[in-house]
Amino acid sequence: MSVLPLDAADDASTQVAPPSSRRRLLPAALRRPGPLLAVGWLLLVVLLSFTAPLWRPYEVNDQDLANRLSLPSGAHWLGTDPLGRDLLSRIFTAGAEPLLAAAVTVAVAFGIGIPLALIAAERGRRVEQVISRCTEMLMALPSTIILLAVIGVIGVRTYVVMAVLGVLISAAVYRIMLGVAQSVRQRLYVDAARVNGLGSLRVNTVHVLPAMATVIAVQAAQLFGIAILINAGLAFLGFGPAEPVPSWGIMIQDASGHVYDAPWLMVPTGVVLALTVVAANVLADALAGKVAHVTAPARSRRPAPVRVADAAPADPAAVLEVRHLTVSVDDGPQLVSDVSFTVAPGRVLGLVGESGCGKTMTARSLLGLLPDGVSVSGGQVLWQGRDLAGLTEKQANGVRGREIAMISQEPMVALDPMFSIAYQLIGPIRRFRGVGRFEARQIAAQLLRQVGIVDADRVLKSHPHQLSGGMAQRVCIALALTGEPQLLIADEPTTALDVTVQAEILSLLRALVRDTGLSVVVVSHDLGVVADICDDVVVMYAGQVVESGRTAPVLDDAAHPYTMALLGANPHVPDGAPMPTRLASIAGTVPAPGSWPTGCRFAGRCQFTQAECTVPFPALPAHGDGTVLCTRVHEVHDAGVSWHAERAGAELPPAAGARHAAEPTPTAGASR
Ligand SMILES: Nc1ncnc2c1ncn2[C@@H]1O[C@H](COP(=O)(O)OP(=O)(O)OP(=O)(O)O)[C@@H](O)[C@H]1O
Repeated sequence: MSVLPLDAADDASTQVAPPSSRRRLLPAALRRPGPLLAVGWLLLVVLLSFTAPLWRPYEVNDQDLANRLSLPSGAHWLGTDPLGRDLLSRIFTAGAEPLLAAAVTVAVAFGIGIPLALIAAERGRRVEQVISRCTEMLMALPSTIILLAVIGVIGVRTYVVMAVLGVLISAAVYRIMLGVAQSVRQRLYVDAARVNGLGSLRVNTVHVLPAMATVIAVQAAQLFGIAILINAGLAFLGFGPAEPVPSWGIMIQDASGHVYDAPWLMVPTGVVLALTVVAANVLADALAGKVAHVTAPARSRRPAPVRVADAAPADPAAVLEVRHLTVSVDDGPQLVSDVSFTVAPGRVLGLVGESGCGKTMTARSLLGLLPDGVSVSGGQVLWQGRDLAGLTEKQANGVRGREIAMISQEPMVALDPMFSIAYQLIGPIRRFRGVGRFEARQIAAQLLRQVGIVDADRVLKSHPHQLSGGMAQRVCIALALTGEPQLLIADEPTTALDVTVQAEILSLLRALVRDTGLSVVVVSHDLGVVADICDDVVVMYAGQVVESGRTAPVLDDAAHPYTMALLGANPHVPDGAPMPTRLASIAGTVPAPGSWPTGCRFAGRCQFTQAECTVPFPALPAHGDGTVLCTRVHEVHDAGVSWHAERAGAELPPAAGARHAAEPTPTAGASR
């Protein structure tokens, strides 16, 4: 296996980031002391309440009748109540119950709400709808009446009542947590963990829950404050401990009867209660400031519907054969229509097209990683005699990572920021290869060296934020290799990287294909990448394959006007050709799914459109074993026309028509 050395720039950028956030911690805390004070107060109340029997100056029922309703004094620091009992002793003796009761409510609400949210986020729309409808029914119940009814049946059993309150609130917790869990689950590192064969429980506990921790903490802190108020409110109404047992609710009720003759009586208990609730909210606000905003649409992990496999044998020369694949929004439009292609062993196939053409949907269908509400509605993905489109989630797990692996365009997001590179590599290696920790670490280092990382030991100890984009992508490729897959799906593997690093990653992929016989499907909108690395190319437009074949003939002699237009808009300029002052563009946009025209979907933007283009027509053979989907292909080709881009105002050199502008770049030329 070849080792590709890193260039100096890439290596230099892998230096450990300065811990500037740590340096800023103290001044920030001093600038905004609210959260610190809140934590301090909560800790103080908890400490004083739970240790009250050890330090209180008086027993809670000791009466000093000579000092009834007294103001604060040396003998009674917070004064006394109507029976001359010491307020300080009673307030903090009473504190343990509301604190514990609120904790019970929080534990029950989150203990139910979080698992339900994780299940709903994982199992897809149908399960989510069932759980959501049930929780909506729970939310529709009148909580106060239910609590009073429960008290009527079981009596004043504070902790049970607060647990019932937790059950009622769990519906609201579920709603909040569902959105967060769905957002977290669509992060690339969760996909990567699934592709690496991690079971559902481990994905949730190792990757999803830690990412939800801040939101959970915010909501828990808020609910804690609310539950304390509800507990005090119930006691105020007489549904709490009975006299002479102290409770915050009864003490406030007592004080409310002396608002005019002894207004101070309200102050100590009211202030302690109010400060405790406010502190919980301040803490929640401070935590909320740290919540990462996750706004991408959620995706489910629902398996694609099972279809009966075609009896006809798959192409014997192909490692993967996609036949008439159709992907649709459930009860909605098609996103990908009738896509067919094959991937041969040791070859690289490029899926290319403008944004929104269906490349990613096609690539994700191969691994059953379609978004929530989107599924394979027709066709087959034949892999070693099995139709991958018909596998259950469990069966797909057996293929992902082991047989087919994936790398994505955002290497930084594809790695879990919480764990070291060693942790993220060793887990899949042990799972896939059945080796011990020590051997797994050695394999991890070897894989890192295989992807061109020279100082593997240091990188193993690093966390993702300590790596440059290029290094992170190399780590992602190493991660993809942990299961020794035969097919690698690379979704825009170089888009997020700068140009020099792009070239290195492409070289690495080429070397891997050459040295291991790996097959690769590359998703890209960049014809330079396709020319550089792909043996075969599939050009997609509006969910269809419009042209396919070996890369060299397709790029050198494009048959479909869309491919010509893509080539004309390609920013790469061939050696010796003058640099155009403006780049050509293809007028118009890709029609949205559901509004595709009948006949040629490119007709609305094509310079060669005629009436015959508006009726459906079949794909024609082209480029040897490839295809082209254009009814006028022969006329356009025989007339020797090429795409021109006047409408975009491009000033291309006369000889640099569509084909020439797309000739392989110097890098591309070297590779082919
Ligand atoms: N979750 C979804 N629900 C419904 N439609 C979707 C969803 N995700 C993508 N689409 C639509 O499916 C079509 C194909 O999207 P896809 O992501 O496969 O395109 P693409 O060619 O890979 O583009 P890009 O390079 O921007 O990712 C687009 O019209 C897109 O708007």
